[in-house]
Amino acid sequence: MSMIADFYGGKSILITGATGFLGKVLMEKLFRTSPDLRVIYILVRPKAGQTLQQRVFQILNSKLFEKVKEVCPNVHEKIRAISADLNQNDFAISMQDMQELLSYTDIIFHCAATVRFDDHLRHAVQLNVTATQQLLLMASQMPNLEAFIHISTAFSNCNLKHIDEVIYPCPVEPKKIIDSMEWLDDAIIDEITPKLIGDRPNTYTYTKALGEMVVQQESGKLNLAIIRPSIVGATWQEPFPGWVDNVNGPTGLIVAAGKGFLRSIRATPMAVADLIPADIVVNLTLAVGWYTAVHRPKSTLIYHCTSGNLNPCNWGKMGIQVLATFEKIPLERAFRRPKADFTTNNVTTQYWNAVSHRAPAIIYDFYLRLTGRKPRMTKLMNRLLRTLSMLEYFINRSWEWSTYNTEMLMSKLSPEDQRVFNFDVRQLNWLEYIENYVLGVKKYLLKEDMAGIPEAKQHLKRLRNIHYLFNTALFLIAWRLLIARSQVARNVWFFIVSFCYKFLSYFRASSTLKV
Ligand SMILES: CCCCCCCCCCCCCCCCCCCCCC(=O)SCCNC(=O)CCNC(=O)[C@H](O)C(C)(C)COP(=O)(O)OP(=O)(O)OC[C@H]1O[C@@H](n2cnc3c(N)ncnc32)[C@H](O)[C@@H]1OP(=O)(O)O
Ligand SMILES: NC(=O)C1=CN([C@@H]2O[C@H](COP(=O)(O)OP(=O)(O)OC[C@H]3O[C@@H](n4cnc5c(N)ncnc54)[C@H](OP(=O)(O)O)[C@@H]3O)[C@@H](O)[C@H]2O)C=CC1
Repeated sequence: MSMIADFYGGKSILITGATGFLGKVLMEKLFRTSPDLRVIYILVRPKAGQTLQQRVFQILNSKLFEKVKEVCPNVHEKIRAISADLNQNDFAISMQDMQELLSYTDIIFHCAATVRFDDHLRHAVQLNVTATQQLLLMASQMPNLEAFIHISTAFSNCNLKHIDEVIYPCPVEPKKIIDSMEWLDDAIIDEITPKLIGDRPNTYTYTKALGEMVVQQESGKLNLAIIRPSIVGATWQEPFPGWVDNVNGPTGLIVAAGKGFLRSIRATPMAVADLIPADIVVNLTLAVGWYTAVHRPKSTLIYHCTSGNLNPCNWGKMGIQVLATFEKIPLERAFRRPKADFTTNNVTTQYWNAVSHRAPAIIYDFYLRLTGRKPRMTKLMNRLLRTLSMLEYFINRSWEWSTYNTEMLMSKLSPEDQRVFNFDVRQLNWLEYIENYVLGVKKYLLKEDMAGIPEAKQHLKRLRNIHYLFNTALFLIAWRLLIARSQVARNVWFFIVSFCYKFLSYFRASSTLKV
């Protein structure tokens, strides 16, 4: 019997960010392993023309929840969507809903955040800091609350090289930042943002660090824990390998590489690719929820959910495996054949961007214009290059995260819990994982049919032939221009032609003699 699964039985659990990538995997695992839980409250906002109910319906009817429906057929009744916007005061939750949440919640998993790197500081502070503060305030009014689990990021202190499972204070107090966001106008915020974020690369990592400070400062009598995952990737094993449904982190680059848009990247091949599968993060999160509630550690424990120190993989190895998988299982309608040039040099990066990215986009747009269609490739390529520039910070450095608390927790689990809530990244085989990841991108994110693989392979062959033809034509044109202008080139050309002619004459003569 799993103690952790048993613990969540009969519980009322509040999840923020349940419609996000990690939140969905968390919800799925909870329902699958503890189908007898009382209710999961999720804070949801209407989005993209969909009502709350439509959003929940879509999630529960997705492929991810197929197994849940077998073990928990009444899952629809156990999920209670509460209309909320974390950008608003009191999250714009109705009095009645708020009363219900305050009275019944036993555990909180706070996953909601803005994960955009370039978000305006005001918005990032609102969601990643102020909302966390408000949720903690709400939590302090919940008489039954047993644990509050805050999801942060391993990169909240990415300005350091070695990171321990402790909170590193930022120079300016979060409360001062929250207050100042209320009265400073956007122009001034823009001006002070670089000074505030200091040696961090973006507002995301900075506000996640502030969020951790808030958790520490507002802890009061609450039973808290913080989880810091590194780069969350597709699922490893559960509910099935390779599940992913958004383009954040490496996923977008895998798509761009498979479709042939992205063919070179400024990345350090030997830098550690600290990826962590979403199901490992979720298993650790649930184990932490149980441990925090049952064992009530004296202080707020921080758990690093990273792979680099236990089972390292690097970007070079990952790139090679991604490409090898695309050889076997290509994506449909690729723009060019997948290729991966890693470079660390600025000049080479500019060269590859011009030759491999911008030039083909311009040529393709020219072709679209000629055929009466709207050009779009240059715009798409510019957005991709902009995204790349934001991710580059993370693929040209390595970090060391200590994992004492995570390892301590592993040792506290029963053998059954170690199996059901496995977060031991040492057991992960990277090559197999990456192959499943790429396959998952194709199946679950792009929704491509496996039956289309032969056609996709044919398409790549056609692209290869076009490539050869184009290069040959380019070479001949260049050569023709050269011999028109240079005597040396002309001499070389005549020498090659006469050599070939003599060679052919000799063969013709020797074959006539044999007859
Ligand atoms: C050479 C070949 C290589 C081959 C093989 C490849 C092998 C593998 C090598 C892999 C190296 C991996 C490095 C990972 C490092 C991650 C570090 C994470 C560390 C922290 C982790 C965390 O703790 S937290 C989660 C991370 N948080 C994000 O990851 C959000 C990022 N994102 C944004 O901050 C906004 O997105 C941003 C970009 C501002 C645009 O913003 P924007 O306003 O211009 O526009 P949008 O957001 O609407 O996106 C505009 C279009 O970019 C598309 N796109 C969005 N993300 C994309 C993405 N990652 N890759 C591609 N494409 C992406 C999107 O699909 C749209 O495409 P479309 O236009 O066609 O619809
Ligand atoms: N993905 C990664 O690589 C990593 C993620 N993390 C952390 O994990 C957590 C989850 O990330 P992930 O699932 O990837 O992120 P997603 O962007 O997929 O999900 C974010 C969630 O937050 C919700 N949210 C955002 N704004 C609001 C709002 N104003 N009101 C209500 N809900 C809101 C979103 O709701 P909606 O659907 O309505 O937009 C969504 O459910 C975050 O705290 C992140 O910092 C940490 C390390 C790495």
